[in-house]
Amino acid sequence: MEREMNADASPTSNEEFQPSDPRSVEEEAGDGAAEKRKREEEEEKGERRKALWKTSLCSYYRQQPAGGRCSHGDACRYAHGEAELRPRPDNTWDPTSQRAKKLLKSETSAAEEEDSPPVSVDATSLDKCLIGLPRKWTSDSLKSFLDAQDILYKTAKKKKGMSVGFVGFENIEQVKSAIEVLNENSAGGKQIKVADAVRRCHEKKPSVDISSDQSKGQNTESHPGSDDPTLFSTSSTLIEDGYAVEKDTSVVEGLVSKTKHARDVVTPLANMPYNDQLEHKKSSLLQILKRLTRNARKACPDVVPLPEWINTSREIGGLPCKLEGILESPVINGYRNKCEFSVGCSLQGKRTVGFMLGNFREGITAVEEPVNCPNVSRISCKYASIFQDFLQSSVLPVWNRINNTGFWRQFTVREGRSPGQAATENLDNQITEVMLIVQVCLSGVDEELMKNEFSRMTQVLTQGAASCSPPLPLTTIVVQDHKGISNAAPADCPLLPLLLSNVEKQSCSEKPYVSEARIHDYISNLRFSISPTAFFQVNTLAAERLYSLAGDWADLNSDTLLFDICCGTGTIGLTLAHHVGMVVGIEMNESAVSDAQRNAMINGIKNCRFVCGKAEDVMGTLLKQYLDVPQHHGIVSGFLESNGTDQDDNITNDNGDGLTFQSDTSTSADDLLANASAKEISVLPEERTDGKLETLVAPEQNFDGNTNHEEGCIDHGKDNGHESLANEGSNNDAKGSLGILKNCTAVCEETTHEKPECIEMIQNNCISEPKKGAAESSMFQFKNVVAIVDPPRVGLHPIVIKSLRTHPRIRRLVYISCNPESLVANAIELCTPTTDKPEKGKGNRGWRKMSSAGLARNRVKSMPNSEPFRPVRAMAVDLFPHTPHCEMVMLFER
Ligand SMILES: C[S@@+](CC[C@H](N)C(=O)[O-])C[C@H]1O[C@@H](n2cnc3c(N)ncnc32)[C@H](O)[C@@H]1O
Repeated sequence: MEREMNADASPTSNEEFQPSDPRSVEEEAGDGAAEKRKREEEEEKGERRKALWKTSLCSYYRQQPAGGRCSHGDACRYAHGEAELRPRPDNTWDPTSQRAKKLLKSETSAAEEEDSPPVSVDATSLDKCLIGLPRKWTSDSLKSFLDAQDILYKTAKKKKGMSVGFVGFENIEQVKSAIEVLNENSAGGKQIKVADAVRRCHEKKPSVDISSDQSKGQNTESHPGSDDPTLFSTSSTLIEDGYAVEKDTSVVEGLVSKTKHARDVVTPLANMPYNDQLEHKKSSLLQILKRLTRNARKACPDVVPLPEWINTSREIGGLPCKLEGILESPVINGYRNKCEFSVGCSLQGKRTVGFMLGNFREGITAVEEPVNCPNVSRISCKYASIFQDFLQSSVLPVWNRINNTGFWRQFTVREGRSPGQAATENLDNQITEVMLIVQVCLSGVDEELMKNEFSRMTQVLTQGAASCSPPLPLTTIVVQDHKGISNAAPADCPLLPLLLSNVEKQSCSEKPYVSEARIHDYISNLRFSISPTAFFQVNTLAAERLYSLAGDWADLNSDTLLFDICCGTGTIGLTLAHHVGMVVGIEMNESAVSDAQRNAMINGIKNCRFVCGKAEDVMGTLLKQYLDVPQHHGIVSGFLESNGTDQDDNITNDNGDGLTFQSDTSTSADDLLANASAKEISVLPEERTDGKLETLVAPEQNFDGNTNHEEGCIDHGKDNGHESLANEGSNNDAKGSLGILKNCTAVCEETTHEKPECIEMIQNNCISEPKKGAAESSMFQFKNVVAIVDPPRVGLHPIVIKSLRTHPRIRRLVYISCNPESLVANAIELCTPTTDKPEKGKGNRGWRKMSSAGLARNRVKSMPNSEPFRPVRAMAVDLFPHTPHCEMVMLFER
């Protein structure tokens, strides 16, 4: 009973919570006044508590609005009904109360009335736009709807996924009666709003067949026919789904908000002082974190006592653990090392490289230049402008998001820094490498035409970079061919590096020319090689803080086996490698895994192993391989250590059918790998379009055919038709190998600390079972097993959560998250107690309507009985100043 009553307690107030600030704690240490200050704070807290008395509805009342009182009775600080409810100190009401809801409703409709000018009914405005249509509707559904309402019209267009449709009428009478009918009708339960639409002024321009030579020399932006929805824009101001739609009479693609600029869309907090931004982020994180406590409490089976952390959460305002503040970014402006610019048309119809002014779902496709977006670096801005100039004269069309046609889609600028002092000022001066990725859709484009355009583009970009003062660095230009609807291309999209000519190289950079599609950056004094599609945190200096915090909390020592889950280019594992016995990194992006292996090598790190595969496919087997073995005394040394390879060693191929490259004293391993990489990249895009896995094998891996493969694994010996070099060298004569594998990645398991003898293969995303005997007897049991996970926005797959939760040897887990919602969902599954009678998984019927937390609660029911983790501490790290996002680190232990 007590538990039910506690559920959801204090859902809306966080004023009681005082996040501890590590700096102030330190300053106070040893201060005799600390006690006094504590007393004063307590009193202050008491005052604040009084001010909040009865300003929130009691959750018990909310669940049983017909009446009743919670067990606290009159002593309850929450209001038992609307009558008892008091306004808050800032004169607002509990947002869940009827009063607040009524107020909100009347304010919204007043705003709507004020903002919605009357729709014109005259012969010059026969084109209207209907707002608030079900997104799943197509043009046919819209037509059927209009027909069913007996509305006469000339054209009706609607794109699936958008809530806006465009209707053209023949005369004023048709418009009048349509408005009348529509004002009284709703579609899918929603009121439809009618607004004026304006035809694009350049609609008459003929589109050009881009697949033929006829188009040469013309500006060929593909303008759709007169009945295409992109020919319309709104000219009324309306509010739909809380989104303001602008009054605009110029040429517009879709709808744009009244005041929105790229700056407002991309950096919505830019007008706040930085300290306020941090406070803003902290308070929204506090609210989200409380969901963990509420949901774990709800999901805790009745037969199991509530964990201590839930019981004590009331003392910290309902939080699962303390949020120990937010670390600020060392750099606040121009911090992004990667900017993905959309290519499209501006409000005025000009080809533009920048940011979209809103969401495509809302019908907004207009692009604005990235000026005034404080997170974008000067170099990226310059490149965007050079590319935009080039597009003005390109004979190939820019991408049209409404009908998914066109050629030029996206322009990405990635920057790399030189080593040295990580100064937070004059960031530009530290940028010494730039990779430009031009995303296009090659479908149906004449090859000759395309080649010419690429060659012209390369020239414009290199000359533009060289003519800047100071000249902009330019390392590589890569073309990415992507046909999908959204610009988010899968990692295996074909890539085509464009080579820069010698003249251009010299004119734009004094640095020696590097013909490889990669750039470099430095974290914690380690050099990281980054390939085009590999993830790398966009704010390098803040990322350094993030990783070091995660490392501190992971409490590592030489007896630790560290799993770096979703390891990307190996940043976390490699920066922490010197603190641990061994790192096992897991990552699904092949290029990133190759980068990670290369990064281990160029930094001389020998105790890391990187596995390519989806964590959900490989985690269980890896845990088995590394942890489910009898205790054994010995040391599993890192694979590089075992064969003595390091960055100064010579590397040569030994099989004759692969690459041949041999170092001399002036060539570093990195240079050699750079050559290897050039070869690897040069097989693209043809060899990668088959969707098969193709990975650079760690140089120490021995693919001589004498490996202990499990059945079903492909033998990647010398005669497999692919490049393969073995690296079996001694300390002074190490041999390197670039093996391009098809369909599988190899993980080298050493059976002794002297020589690799056992190779476990992963094929089709599954690792073979470990060999009994050899692997077992050789495996060293690390005393501490820690996982650091750093998943993408969706969080960890439930299978990974289950593997981590049910493996008793993982005692500590550090979760790095860029999305607190998915962190909370994963944490519910990690931390909620289970029973010895888990329900059978019933699937997730109705999951579309469930929140991520609701889904997690559902999944906990079928979690095998296992010791739950408990949230111990949390801290935010601001990697994204001026935006609402930030990273969060949370420590779980058991
Ligand atoms: C947020 S990034 C973190 C990368 C790395 N830890 C870092 O800080 O640079 C997430 C990484 O997870 C990888 N990833 C996404 N889904 C995955 C999965 N199911 N299994 C393994 N890796 C995955 C992505 O390719 C990406 O490199």
